[in-house]
Amino acid sequence: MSQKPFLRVDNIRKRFGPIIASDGVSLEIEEGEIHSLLGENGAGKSVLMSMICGMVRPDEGEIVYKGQSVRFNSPREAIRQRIGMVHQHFMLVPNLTVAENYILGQGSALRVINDMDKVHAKIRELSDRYALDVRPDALVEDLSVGEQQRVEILKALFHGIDLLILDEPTAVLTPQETDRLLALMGDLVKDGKTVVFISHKLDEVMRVSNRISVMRDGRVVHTVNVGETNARELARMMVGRDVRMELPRSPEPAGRVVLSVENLTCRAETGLPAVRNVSLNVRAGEIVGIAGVSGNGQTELSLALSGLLPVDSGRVMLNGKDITGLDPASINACAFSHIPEDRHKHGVVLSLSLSENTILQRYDQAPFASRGMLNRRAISEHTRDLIQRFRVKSRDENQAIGALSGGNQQKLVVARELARKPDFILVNQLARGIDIGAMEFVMEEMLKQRDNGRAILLISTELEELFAICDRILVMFHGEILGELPPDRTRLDELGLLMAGNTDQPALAS
Ligand SMILES: Nc1ncnc2c1ncn2[C@@H]1O[C@H](COP(=O)(O)OP(=O)(O)OP(=O)(O)O)[C@@H](O)[C@H]1O
Repeated sequence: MSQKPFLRVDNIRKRFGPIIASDGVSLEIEEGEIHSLLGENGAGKSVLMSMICGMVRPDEGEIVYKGQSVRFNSPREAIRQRIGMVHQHFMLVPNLTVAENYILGQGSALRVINDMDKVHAKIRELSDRYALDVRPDALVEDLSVGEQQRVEILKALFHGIDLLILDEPTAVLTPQETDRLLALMGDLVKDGKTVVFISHKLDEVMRVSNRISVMRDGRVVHTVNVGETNARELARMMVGRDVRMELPRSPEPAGRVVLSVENLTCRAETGLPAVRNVSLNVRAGEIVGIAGVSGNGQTELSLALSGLLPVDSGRVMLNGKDITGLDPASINACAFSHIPEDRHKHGVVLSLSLSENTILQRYDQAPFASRGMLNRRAISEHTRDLIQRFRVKSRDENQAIGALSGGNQQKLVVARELARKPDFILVNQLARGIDIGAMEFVMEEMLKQRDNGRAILLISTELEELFAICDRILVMFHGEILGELPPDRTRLDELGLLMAGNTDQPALAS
């Protein structure tokens, strides 16, 4: 390591009340490297990076950047020093265009770039140079998640950065978009930039990094060169034990049909056809997976099933009852649990406490309420139990859920939905943001639910997740179910071909 690293974080401490997010963390980043940061949920990765980019102020310690001790009071100050960060949850204003988002709040910059044509031209130039496909006049709210992320990255490039921090950027991307992002990171480095990459996906980290640091409990505990480690060792460094990727399953046959979808058709919010004539059954005691490149109707299918999107035609039956077109609360009341794709939009209320979030759908039911009054003790006890069982890293049950790390929010949503003892569980992206140790636990919990006779529909872009726990995998393409594959007799490449619309498959179940 050279005497003067590009960025050195020295013994930083940061507390949030009783929670120690950074416990004397030290880290060195070299110029022109891709440095990945791994660690369990709540290990302190996002907080550390937020301190480097001026979002959060450290209590103690020093950040030395390009040989100078720095202390940024805002992200804008960090950007002025050419440090940019793309957060887990994007910071774009949805009802503005891409270009408007870029100049927002840039009072002085506006004077320099007072001509919108120049802004547009600069965006187009950067978009072409890095193959980002970003249109300056596109309205942010019309863009897919993958597109919005490219808009965020281009925003950092627009303002001119030498250091780009990407906080779990691939969690929301399709495999194709992920490949594209990893290639982009390589191009940025070729242009002399430095990248810090946070991810829970060890294969990506192994593919793209020069060096990898592992955080535990608010400290960096290891930094290794990529050539000197492997995924298994990294997993052990993170979690402190071996992680089993194979989960044992009981061979119990599936029971009665719990969810039956008949010829369901619906449109996306844009009005374009999204789900076309989809029929499927999910039986008690089975996990049915839906694989597909995202954007093939899976989002709309899950929203339509849960009452969040109108149905154009077809029927959804749950336990023999027609629930088509019911509102989400009525569907929830039919022993229907939903772990949504977008937890901030449909899963939690960020400003409410863990306790309040735990009883969102059951605040008027026993034992959480009686005679119109909340039973706070029962609510607290239930929440504490979920926190403990699912190892949700938090101060206590009264803390706002928005203060939890992303993976810990997801764990609470999963815990809440499973605790409702549903007959049917709809899951869209189970492990989003969850670390690999916790993922193993969550998948085991899903299998327990299956063995207890619950019917589970698991929509996922993570093929390994589908192969690990599904009894059958359906493939969705252009809004239709293209076929069904038995996971134990299907190879990953066969599934990949079907996901690309190729129906000429020997493994296809008839
Ligand atoms: N604003 C805040 N108020 C209170 N606690 C916070 C706040 N921000 C972060 N924390 C706490 O700091 C700890 C570290 O959080 P951080 O988001 O850095 O974790 P992480 O390693 O990025 O986890 P994940 O992989 O789940 O995203 C967590 O316990 C979190 O609850």
